[in-house]
Amino acid sequence: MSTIAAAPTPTGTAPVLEVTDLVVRYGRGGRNAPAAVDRVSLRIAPGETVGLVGESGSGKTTIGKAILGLTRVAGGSIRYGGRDITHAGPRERRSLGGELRAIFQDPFSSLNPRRTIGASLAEPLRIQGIPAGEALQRARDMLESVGLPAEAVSRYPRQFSGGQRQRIAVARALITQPELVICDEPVSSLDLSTQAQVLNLLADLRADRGLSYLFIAHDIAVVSFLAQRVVVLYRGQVMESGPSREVTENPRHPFTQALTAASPVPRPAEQAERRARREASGVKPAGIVDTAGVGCPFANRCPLATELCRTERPALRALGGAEVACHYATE
Ligand SMILES: Nc1ncnc2c1ncn2[C@@H]1O[C@H](COP(=O)(O)OP(=O)(O)OP(=O)(O)O)[C@@H](O)[C@H]1O
Repeated sequence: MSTIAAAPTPTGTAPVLEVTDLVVRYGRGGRNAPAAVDRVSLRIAPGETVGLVGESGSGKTTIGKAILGLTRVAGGSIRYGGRDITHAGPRERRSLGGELRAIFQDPFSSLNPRRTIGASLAEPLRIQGIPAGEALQRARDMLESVGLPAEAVSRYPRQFSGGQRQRIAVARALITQPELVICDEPVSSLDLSTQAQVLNLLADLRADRGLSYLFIAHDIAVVSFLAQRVVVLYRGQVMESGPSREVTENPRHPFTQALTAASPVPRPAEQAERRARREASGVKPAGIVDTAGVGCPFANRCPLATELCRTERPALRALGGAEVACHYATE
């Protein structure tokens, strides 16, 4: 299967992050070990959010970890602000200052339950040599900018709800004024209304601070809420990439279509628009298509089958026999 590179950033804009042909392998076997990430390329422009979407195990977190220097890179390159950081060790990464930070799904993993919120937030500043008093004041200010009271500095993570803890994790990631934040499933563990609050917070902070995000999630609806561009990943490879609206409204690749079909549409207006478009096209959902080996039973009749399934069969095979709802097959 060929690897499709993410679309370039707008002309003339130097990317904040440039990942080229990234390969990550786990386990023994060296070059023969299977690739969890296989020749993935993507670019993020200043102030841009790129969404990385794919099902569980597709390699999203591994890409985030490789960018953060948390896993070994077997091939390709990672450039950040023009610097090659592909194999940069912790010291070299520290010299990047506060520019590259992360927010993870479980805020407990980044917040020490035995330390006060103030101590956790001040820590990255203290590492930069900022005096304790100033670091604590910045922690207070940062808490207020994520909608929490300044006095939260003296409390512990267990005293906050899941949504509040994720706000604290956002505050901790942003306190060093990063240029780029890797957001790995930052709202997946939250209920719907709290998800919306945290997504809106991330959008507001991006607008205020000119931040760039790599926003990782399995739900394409969540990703497209924030991202200007989306990269769709399957089994470590890029299946499709492009502007969010284009990818979600006219997904070219069968796997993206499956992801879009499976994704709840949180905005009723968009849902109605999608339904109207489908009805106007005269193409009706025909139910479930089993892609296990035998191929699509609608292959002779479906416009998608003739245009895409035949030319992109490896991708259909890659669905590994999963049953997907096909919205293109005619009855
Ligand atoms: N430390 C590890 N050792 C061995 N294999 C790993 C390791 N971490 C991840 N993998 C494997 O690499 C592949 C990609 O995993 P990864 O966690 O990047 O996927 P993901 O898309 O982020 O999944 P999820 O949405 O479930 O977090 C999977 O097959 C996974 O089992």
